Amino acid sequence: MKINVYSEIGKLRRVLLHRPGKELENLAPRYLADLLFDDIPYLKKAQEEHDAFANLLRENGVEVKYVTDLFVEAMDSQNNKLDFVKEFLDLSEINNQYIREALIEMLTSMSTREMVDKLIAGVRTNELKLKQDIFSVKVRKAKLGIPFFLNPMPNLYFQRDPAATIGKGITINKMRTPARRREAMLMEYVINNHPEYKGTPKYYEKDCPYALEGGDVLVLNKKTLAVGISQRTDPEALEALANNIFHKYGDSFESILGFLIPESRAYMHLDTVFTMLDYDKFVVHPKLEGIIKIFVLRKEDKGYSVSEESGELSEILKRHLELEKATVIRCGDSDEIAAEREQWNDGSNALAIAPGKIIVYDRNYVTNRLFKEAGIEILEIPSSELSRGRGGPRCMSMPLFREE
Ligand SMILES: NC(=[NH2+])NCCC[C@H](N)C(=O)O
Repeated sequence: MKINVYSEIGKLRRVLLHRPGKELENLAPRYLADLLFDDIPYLKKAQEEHDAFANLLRENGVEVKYVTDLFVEAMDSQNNKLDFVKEFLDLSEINNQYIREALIEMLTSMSTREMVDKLIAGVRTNELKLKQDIFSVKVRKAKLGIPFFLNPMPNLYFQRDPAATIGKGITINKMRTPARRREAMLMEYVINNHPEYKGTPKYYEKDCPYALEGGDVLVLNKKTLAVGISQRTDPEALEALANNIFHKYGDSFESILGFLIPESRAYMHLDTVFTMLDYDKFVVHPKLEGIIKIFVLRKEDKGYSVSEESGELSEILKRHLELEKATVIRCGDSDEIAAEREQWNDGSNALAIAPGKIIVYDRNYVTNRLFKEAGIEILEIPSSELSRGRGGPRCMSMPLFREE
């Protein structure tokens, strides 16, 4: 089996990334918010920063896979571009037959590599060869808020979200917003068709009616998952996950801790406020400090039971992970503004590549100093452009294989 993810901290062996490309240059101020961006990253620098991230991973013994490469390998072994493109257009809600035919014509005549790059970058209205006098096309064009027949997918470099590896399986996620919904199709295609990944159990499917995003899923250990119930993830998704993981596929997990987190842009996913650094060390945003409430879905012979617990995060973690102590490091230390600023720039979004060894953004120097003082080894990456998309090292990566 190719997928093995039983913790947040086990030595990382293989990871999935997407190197940002042309899609970032297709952002413009008038529709930034619709595409879940707050600013426009400078592509050249963003790529340099991303390459620094990938190289650092490689230098530390991690094999880096790019989702577009896996997609191309999967597609070339199958050769069914047409079916894929049609499904992509369905999900993009392209119903106008003229636009649809022109897009199919354009995309299927490309090589797989060109096609996938184009799907990610988006197709502007002026790129399609269409007869200029078709009434419905004219109206469709005029009505578009974003001047694209296929919108770009600028959030794809946050590979954590459209799919999530858990144990031996994966969730193919139903993303909350149309801006990200099509992203899950790439990994879904890989899982269905790639010679090496075919057959991986799917613990969630993107056609489920409820939203689930990977930034909300943390594998705390081989028995315990934490899932954020957030702006992006519905409680119903946890029910489906519980049934699939506990019973239908029977992976090793025995409980799912559901964390209620405030629904706001700054805290969109659980991993924007809470990540794991070592067996017994965690970083949290002050919002999760004090008494919090969680829901526990516990595996039973049939189905699962649900209970509520409240207490301090460190107590909850100690109990569920069977730890003697749990050290919780505060993003931004005791300075309220630093906490807000560094959380906004993903100070609490660390990627552990081994127990006690993490990759972080260089800009969050207050939180990073606390990590060092707590004995954590930190590897810093440049972050002035990447952080503009509101995601850090954990958001940008999806582990494929971790040692146990
Ligand atoms: N796992 C994460 N926290 N991902 C952050 C994703 C950021 C992205 N711009 C979004 O709004 O969806």
